[in-house]
Amino acid sequence: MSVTVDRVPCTVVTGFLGAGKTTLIRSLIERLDGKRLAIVVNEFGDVGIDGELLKGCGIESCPDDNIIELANGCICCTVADDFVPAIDQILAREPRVDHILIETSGLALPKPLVQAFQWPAIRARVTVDGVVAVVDGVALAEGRVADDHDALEAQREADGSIDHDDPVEEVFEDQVACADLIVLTKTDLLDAGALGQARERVAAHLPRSVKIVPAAKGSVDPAILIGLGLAVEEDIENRKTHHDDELDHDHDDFDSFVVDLPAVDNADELARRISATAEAENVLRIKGFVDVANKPMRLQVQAVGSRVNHYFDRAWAPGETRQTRLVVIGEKGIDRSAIERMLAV
Ligand SMILES: Nc1nc2c(ncn2[C@@H]2O[C@H](COP(=O)(O)OP(=O)(O)OP(=O)(O)O)[C@@H](O)[C@H]2O)c(=O)[nH]1
Repeated sequence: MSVTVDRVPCTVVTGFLGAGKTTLIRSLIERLDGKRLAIVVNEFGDVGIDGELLKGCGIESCPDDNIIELANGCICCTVADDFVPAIDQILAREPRVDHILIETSGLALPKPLVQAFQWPAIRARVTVDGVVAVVDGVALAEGRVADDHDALEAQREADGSIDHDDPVEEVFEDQVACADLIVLTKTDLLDAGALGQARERVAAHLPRSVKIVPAAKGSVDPAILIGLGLAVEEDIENRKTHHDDELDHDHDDFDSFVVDLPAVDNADELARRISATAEAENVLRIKGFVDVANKPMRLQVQAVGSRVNHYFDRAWAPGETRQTRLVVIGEKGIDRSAIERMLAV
């Protein structure tokens, strides 16, 4: 007699740098209160910011121990070394976890990650419930992450292909190509025209019929995101991406480094500097925590392109080292010393 063990469902949340993955997951944790969750958070840079933002949410069914950070690399490239042991660790938890959420890095390709769920040791115990691709409504409306639909069509007609060498575009397209659901974020910043344009641009990249769900500040009904029951690991080979023929892929199209700065006197002034630097040096993403002199609270800074958000997120803890550390991510060749100089002024 064979015994069937229920597999733990796992939702993969993918999406380009700064699209709103952490914001969506944070909101989901709150809405799923009562379900025992485990979260795997992956970052491209070697400083974990997102894990820190998800921890301390104070929700009993998602204790800090159930949030596993895999920084320093993309989960798609470190599957055997990092990801499989993380899943083992989660599955060993008592009481049993009801659902696993994975936030991939903004540069990760979801396909190799989902393929890891075909490994016998994982397949027997976990299944991919669905792949959710988070897309940045503002960046789409401004034409920053996806080619213009008409230009795409013109290119298709001209040479019959949609291949191109823009690494940002390729990562975006690979993420969207694997999606079972698209969450279009930042709708609070879009008027009806811009929202329509953003929708159109993402729809132009969808190879299959996939629902696009608009979201402001991560607010999406969990029933839409969770419980899709799609066993994506069985279908993933059918999802065509730019990197299908590569046995291994690295991320040498992108660069990341950390900038340490002294305490700052004025948060708004730092935000202006960050925005100007991102604009001038073509930076894709800056995020981190800041020591503002004479303030008891830690400042969180988030820049997506040149759009900067900053706010005091919590008090510095007793004994915690107050420091200003910013993670900078851009395409290969961004000028590190120019960026360091501009941020430090
Ligand atoms: N106004 C607004 N801001 C948003 C929304 N979603 C995310 N943001 C902001 O966009 C920035 C990036 O959001 P994150 O949730 O950190 O994005 P991410 O995809 O996790 O970023 P990476 O992990 O670095 O790739 C933050 O400043 C968020 O507050 C939204 O719906 N509306």
